[in-house]
Amino acid sequence: MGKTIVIKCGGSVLSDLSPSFFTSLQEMYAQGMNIVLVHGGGPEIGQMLKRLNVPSEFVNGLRKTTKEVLEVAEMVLAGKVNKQLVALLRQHGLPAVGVSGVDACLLQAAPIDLAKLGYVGEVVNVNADFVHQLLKSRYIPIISPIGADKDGQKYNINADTAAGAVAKAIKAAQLLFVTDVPGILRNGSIVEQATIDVIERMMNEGIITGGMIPKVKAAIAALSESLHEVMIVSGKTPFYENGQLHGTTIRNEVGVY
Ligand SMILES: Nc1ncnc2c1ncn2[C@@H]1O[C@H](COP(=O)(O)OP(=O)(O)O)[C@@H](O)[C@H]1O
Ligand SMILES: CC(=O)N[C@@H](CCC(=O)OP(=O)(O)O)C(=O)O
Repeated sequence: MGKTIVIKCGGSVLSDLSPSFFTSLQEMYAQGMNIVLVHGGGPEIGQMLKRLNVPSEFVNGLRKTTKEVLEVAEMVLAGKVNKQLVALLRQHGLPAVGVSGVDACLLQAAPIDLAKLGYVGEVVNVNADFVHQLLKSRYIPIISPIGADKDGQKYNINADTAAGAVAKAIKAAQLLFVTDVPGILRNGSIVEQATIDVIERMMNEGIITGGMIPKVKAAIAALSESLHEVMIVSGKTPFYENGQLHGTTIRNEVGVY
């Protein structure tokens, strides 16, 4: 099997994906790479909650998830956003198949802190075999970050966290966070290479804030023997040209690999 890449597509950029995002995917797929997409949809969930008058709040970058919020999050992520992405990829000749983490127990979840966060989950197991089977048939799985426990209770999982867990479990060679900025920015310039130390310093200094925090945390947690680097790239501009990716590369240590 070819090299496997997990691409997390942020809700911040879903309605704004440039044609180059799809040509990048086409190029990678044509080169024999296995592609797995994990998507977010935070802004769309927020809009739907507002329309339905369901109150919600964020605690440390995570959406506190009551039963009502969970219902809306699943409806938006697994119903609307997932199927929109499947249709878009199919439109570009890419064989996408949409699933949520509930399907085939793809993302087995457990609560992080029921009292503080409600039904926000962390990933305790990934059905890697199921993903490998889809990839073997040359499908592009598109995964919504909703998980379930063994009793069938569902959980809302941060999409960056879900993507990191999937990448680690299926031993992907690359993990890409596609978002609305061209990488980690410091004083308006892209930080091209970042180590764990550098990222921790940037978090302490308040340079990395908000939605960038779960991204870098998921990136660091996903680094492993098989996954040597994680990239943060823009979905608005070309991020893959002549086999090269453009953005911020996060590694354990610069120059080690
Ligand atoms: N140092 C930083 N560099 C770039 N973006 C940052 C930084 N710190 C915070 N951010 C914010 O993180 C956002 C991306 O995270 P988020 O909005 O959650 O996107 P997504 O929906 O793609 O996960 C950027 O739009 C920016 O506002
Ligand atoms: C627990 C939690 O915060 N879940 C997220 C899931 C979607 C997400 O992560 O979307 P982005 O990638 O667009 O931020 C939420 O409810 O917004």
